[in-house]
This record gives sequence, C-alpha cells and structure tokens, in this order.
Amino acid sequence: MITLRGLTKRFGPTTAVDDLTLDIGPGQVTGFLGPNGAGKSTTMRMVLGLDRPTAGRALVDGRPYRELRHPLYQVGALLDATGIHPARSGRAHLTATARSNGVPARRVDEVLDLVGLDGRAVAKPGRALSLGMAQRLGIAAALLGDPPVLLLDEPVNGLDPDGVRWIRRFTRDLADEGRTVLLSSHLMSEMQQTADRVVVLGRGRLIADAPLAELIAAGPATAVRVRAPEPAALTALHDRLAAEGATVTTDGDALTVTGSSAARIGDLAYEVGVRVHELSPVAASLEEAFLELTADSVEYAAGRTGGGSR
Ligand SMILES: Nc1ncnc2c1ncn2[C@@H]1O[C@H](COP(=O)(O)OP(=O)(O)OP(=O)(O)O)[C@@H](O)[C@H]1O
Repeated sequence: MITLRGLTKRFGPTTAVDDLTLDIGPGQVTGFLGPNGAGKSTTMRMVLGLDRPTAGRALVDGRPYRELRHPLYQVGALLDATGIHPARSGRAHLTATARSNGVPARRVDEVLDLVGLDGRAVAKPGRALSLGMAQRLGIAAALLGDPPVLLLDEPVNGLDPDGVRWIRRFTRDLADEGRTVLLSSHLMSEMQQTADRVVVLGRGRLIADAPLAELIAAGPATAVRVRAPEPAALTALHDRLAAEGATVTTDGDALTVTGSSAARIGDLAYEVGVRVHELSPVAASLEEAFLELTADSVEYAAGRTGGGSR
C-alpha cells in the first residue's frame, strides 16, 4: 500500500506536486497518468525517498521510505532503465544490488528467470544492452527483494511490440499475486489494456482517481460512424439527426454522430432513403477521456497564444 497525504514538492517557483492525497492499494495495476511535467516522476521519487517532500507525507506500508528497515524487500522500482553502469555486466549489476541489500545471491538467477533474460544477455556490459534488455534488467533489480509494492515509471518506453506485450502481462501477473503496482505511461492505448484503476495528475494536482471503466465512461460520449456510397445523400440524414438533437459532424463520405444510437440512425437512414455502407460505434477510449480531463493542464498546448508554460 502506498499512502500519500498532502504530498507537496516545490522546486523554487515550480510546484511539481501539489497537496496530493491518495491511497494506492494492492491487487491491482494503478495507472499513473498526466501530461509532461504533471509531477508523476517527482511523486514516485518522493515515495522512494529520492526527493524530500516540501510538505506532507509519502508512505510505503505506513512508513516513509527512509524508515523502512529492508527497503528492497518492501518496495521495488524501475525509474530509469538507462542508469546501469556502462562497463558493468547486467549480472554484476544485479549481484552488487543484491549483496548491498542483504538479498541471497541465488535470487539473482530467480529474477533473471522471471524477466526472461538468459545468461548470455546479462554477461554483456551495460552499454551493450538494448533498451528492451535494460528494461527487463531494471525490473529484475526491482524484484530482487520480492517486494509487495512496485513502482514502474514508463516501463514500456521505447520497447518493441513484443516487449510492450510482455510488460503488460507481467504487470498483470504481479497485481494478480496481490502486489501494489503503480505504473506510469504516456501510451494511452497500452494503459487502457493494462490498468485497473487510473490516477490522473495535472500540474501536480489530482484530477481524477477512478476505475478505468468509470473514467472512460465519464469521457466524451461514444459516437457512431455512418458511411454512405453517395455522400450527397447524407445531408438528409444529417438534418434528421440534428433535428432530433444529435450532434453530427461530416467528414467526406461519413458522418460522426453522438447523442443517438446505431439502431436509431439505421432506422432514420431507411426512412430518408439513404444507402448506408457502414454503421459502426466508435469505442470510447482512455485517450479521449484523458485529453478532456487534462485540457487545462498541459504544459505546452498547441494553438495557445502567448507561449510560456501555462
Ligand atoms: N530537480 C528538479 N528541479 C527543478 N524542477 C524540477 C525538478 N524535477 C522536476 N522538476 C519540475 O517539476 C515538474 C514536474 O516534473 P515531473 O518530472 O515530476 O513530471 P512528470 O509528470 O513525470 O513529467 P513527464 O511525463 O514529462 O516525465 C516539472 O515542471 C519539472 O520541470
């Protein structure tokens, strides 16, 4: 369990994290989202005792990180997979981390097995590791103490589709084993497939904290796409739908309709005599919900005048 109470971090004039109160519980993957500069990494760093809060508390199992007696057994983290020493082998990196934390050497082989790295891969020096291998090695290090709490900052960054799928399954398994998994990512489609619950930050503040399905359902309404072989005929359908209060946008040979159902649109098309070649729901997505939630919080929004970071 991760507990944040009034957690605040200021860097000079910048408030990176602003009065964050939140519980991140076990048995699920909690997605940690927010535009660039929203304060996700700073929050994770405070949980891990790497940044000191300006105010408030960040606790792991009820204690600040610095007071944990066996930190590696209580919380594991992947913050920056590129932080491995360039000349040291992956195995030496893990062995040294294990030794300095009182973890038995045999655990190194166990975690390598868990993340699917073979002996040849971890014999290479850090500089020769691909990003995918470095990410796996970072996760292996996080798992050395078999901790119940895991923080993974952008673990799928730069991974190929196989690596992305592996992380998705792996985080799912870790949560299913009852662990607390906090996972940040900018890839919304990935998060939509992985997270059970989503926490959204904007400018350091908590914007949303809800089960994934709830957040998506609260986002922009599901639309229906209508495509016709004779675009000119769509005008009649457009007008009928608008008269019923639906919101309709036209895009070439297609309409996008919100505020009406596919069944109703099909019936109206039949009534006005429009041949339809496609009538498909456009699934609501986390990305749309996220964009709507954070519209006022992005550091550099396209099309905004005056520049700057507001
Ligand atoms: N050491 C630091 N000194 C000064 N400002 C910092 C420092 N670390 C972070 N910040 C600032 O705090 C804010 C939050 O940054 P943070 O890296 O936590 O955001 P983030 O949500 O992780 O962003 P991203 O998605 O881009 O990684 C930003 O405005 C950032 O510039």
